Parts: sequence; C-alpha cells; structure tokens
Amino acid sequence: MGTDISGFSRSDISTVQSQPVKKIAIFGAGLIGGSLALCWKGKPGYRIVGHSVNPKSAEKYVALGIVDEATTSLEEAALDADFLFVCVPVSLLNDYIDRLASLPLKPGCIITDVGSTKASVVAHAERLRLQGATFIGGHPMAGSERSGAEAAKADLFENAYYVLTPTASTSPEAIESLRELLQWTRAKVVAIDADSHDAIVGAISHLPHIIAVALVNQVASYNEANDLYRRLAAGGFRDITRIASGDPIVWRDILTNNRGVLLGLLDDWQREIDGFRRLLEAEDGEGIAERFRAAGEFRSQLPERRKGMITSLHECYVNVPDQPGVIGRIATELGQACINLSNLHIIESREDVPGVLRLSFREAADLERAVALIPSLGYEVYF
Ligand SMILES: NC(=O)C1=CN([C@@H]2O[C@H](COP(=O)(O)OP(=O)(O)OC[C@H]3O[C@@H](n4cnc5c(N)ncnc54)[C@H](O)[C@@H]3O)[C@@H](O)[C@H]2O)C=CC1
Ligand SMILES: O=C(O)C(=O)Cc1ccc(O)cc1
Repeated sequence: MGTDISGFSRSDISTVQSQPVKKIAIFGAGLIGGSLALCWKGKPGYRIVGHSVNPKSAEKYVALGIVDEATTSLEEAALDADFLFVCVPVSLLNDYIDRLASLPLKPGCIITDVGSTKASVVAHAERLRLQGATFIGGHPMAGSERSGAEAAKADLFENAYYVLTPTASTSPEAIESLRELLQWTRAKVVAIDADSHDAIVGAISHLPHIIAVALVNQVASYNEANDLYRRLAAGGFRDITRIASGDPIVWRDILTNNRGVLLGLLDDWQREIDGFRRLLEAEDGEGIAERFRAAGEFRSQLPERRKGMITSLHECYVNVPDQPGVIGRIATELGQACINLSNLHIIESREDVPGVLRLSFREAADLERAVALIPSLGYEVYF
C-alpha cells in the first residue's frame, strides 16, 4: 500500500472518493481548532470551513492554509456541515451551542466542542434537546502554553488522549462516526462521563496551572528587591512553571468553570502543604524523605511519556557566534536531518545560560538527535 506525503494511504483515498464530501465547520480556529482543522485539511473527502467573528481572523485562517474557506457568518459555516467543532473559550460554549441549535442544521450532524471542562456544556446541550443533531462533548488532552491560529500544528494531538463525554442518550452510531473522524488526529479516543472528566482533569491539569502561576508570582514578588531570582531561575524553575504562560482568558474560563472541583482540590493541596510545614517545624527529615519516596514511587508508575496535559519540552542551548546566517543554518540543518524543532529562542543575555540559542523539541528523540548533530556543525551544545 502506497502512502503519499500528507500521510494518508491510497486505500484511504479510494474509500473516500466514492463518498460525498464531508463538511467540517470549525468555530474559532485558534490553537486547538486550527490544529484540528489541519488534521483534515487537504485529505480527500473533507471540506474545512472556519468561522470567526472577526473578519481579519477569518482571512488569516485561509492565508495560513488551516481551512479551505472561512466566513464570519455562523449560519454559512453551520449550514450543511456534517461535523461542527466549537473551539472557543469555555465561557462561550453554551452560547455557541444555543445559536447553532436555532439554525436549520443538516439532519444527523454532530456538534462537538473542545473545552477543557465538560460537565456544564454537556448538561446544557442535554437540556436543549437538539432536533436532528447530536451533541457530544470532547476534550483533546494536549495543548501548549501558546495560543492563536499561528500556533496550530497538525501533529498536536498525535499519541495524546482525546476524551469524549457521551451521555446515556447519545446514539452509539454518532459516537462511532465522531471516533472515525478523529482517527485523523492520531489521538487515542476514550469515552468517560463528564463529571469524572472534570474531577480528574481538575487534579492533573487545572490545579497544576494554579500552582505554577502562584509559584511564579511568589518569586516575582521577591525579584522586585533582587533581580537574581529571575536570572537564576533558568533551569528547573523555568521548566516546572512553563504552563503559567497559558492564555489568561482561556484559563480564566477553565478555572471559574471548574470552580467546585477546584475548591475541593485546593483544600487537599492546603493539607499537603501544611503537612510539609509540620515536618519542617518538627525537623522531621525522615518524614520528608518518606514523602519523596512515596511521590517517586507513584511517579514511576505513570504511563510512558506521551503528548498530553503538561507535556514537557525537551530543550538544549547552543553557543553560536554573533554572525549573520548562523541561526538559519542551524534550523536548516535540523530540518534536513528531519529533526522536528518546536521552538527556537534567541537569548538576549549570555550571562544567564550557557548558550545564546535555546532549541525546544516536543520529542526526547529529536533532542537527542539534535545534540548529536550540532557539534558536527562546529557549535557547542549544552543540555
Ligand atoms: N490551550 C490548550 O492547551 C487547550 C485548550 N483547550 C480548550 O480549547 C478551547 C480553545 O482554546 P485555545 O485554542 O487554546 O485558545 P485560542 O485563544 O488559541 O483560540 C480561541 C479561539 O476562540 C476565538 N475567540 C476568542 N474569544 C472569542 C469571542 N469572544 N467570540 C468569538 N470567538 C472568540 C478566538 O478567535 C480563537 O479562534 C478552550 O475551550 C480551551 O479550554 C483544550 C485543550 C488544550
Ligand atoms: O501545555 C501543557 O502541557 C498543557 O497542559 C496544555 C493543556 C491545556 C489545557 C488542556 O485542556 C489540555 C492541555
């Protein structure tokens, strides 16, 4: 079986060529909506239509090649669509679903969303009793601290979990049809109920985002008196607080929407921290060591690294001379060696870190290959 450069096989093409083209409407093609759109864009049998309230954004979706067409008309995007993906911040989801439900949608179409919380939107859609359409809550559990259409990537969800939250009244055929479409994301699709989703994701994603932001703000306040805090924070601190750079509006909406769950989790967090305080007050070194042992044991049971919530980046620093063309050369050589660079950052101050270029990779294997290649180009690499 042959495979073409966009990754689909000839048998995929012949299967879909005989079937009518499926229209996929994406409402809000930002990081997540845009990345989903790219999973189907250019594949035979799909037409991707982007919607934005902002005409400039709609034009940008087409210019970036994320969608086949874009419109500012909700109705135009929704009409005849087989799948409608609502990819806007959580506080807007219910309103979008209300407005879509008021339109003469294609019978049998599936409306889904990508919000990071699921209970409220699923309950809202259940109450609406959609006529002829099915709503299935969805959450692709991969992302990044970046946002907007420019950050969209076709492989964002590869190997990640994609949670669907059907209810007792969702037809198995509709779930199957959405699952089939989501195969193009190469994510692992799982179905759980919305309340369990919010409890689990609250603990493994939302609480860590709160902790990261609190930690950064605590250190920022010390830094007001002494800039060394910031300058020495380039290593582990930088890594564990990466998620504090998430989009403020997206995170405002997620945290306020999952408020009930988070208040309970913060009580438990307070108890954990108070436990540490008591161990320190009692100078109980063995107690502290025991906490590290318990954490290490559970952590060693986590699944192998896969893209998911709080994916860490793999980074190295490269020392390069201040000459024109050097950065371009490194990027080109990595590209030619098929090493996927996820970000390249020029560091202004040489004092803080061992090199002036920071290269980030999503996969550890790409970092390893870059670290092996770069010295052969004549540059020192640190990681
Ligand atoms: N950021 C992440 O890593 C992840 C986010 N999500 C969820 O995906 C959804 C979208 O988030 P991102 O793609 O990260 O955000 P984004 O900021 O990249 O994209 C948001 C999209 O919504 C549109 N939008 C924003 N405000 C709007 C308004 N007032 N009216 C109409 N459209 C508006 C924007 O134009 C943009 O197209 C959110 O519900 C979020 O909870 C899910 C998984 C991961
Ligand atoms: O950047 C990271 O590692 C994240 O945790 C991204 C993320 C943010 C929100 C989600 O609902 C899912 C994933």
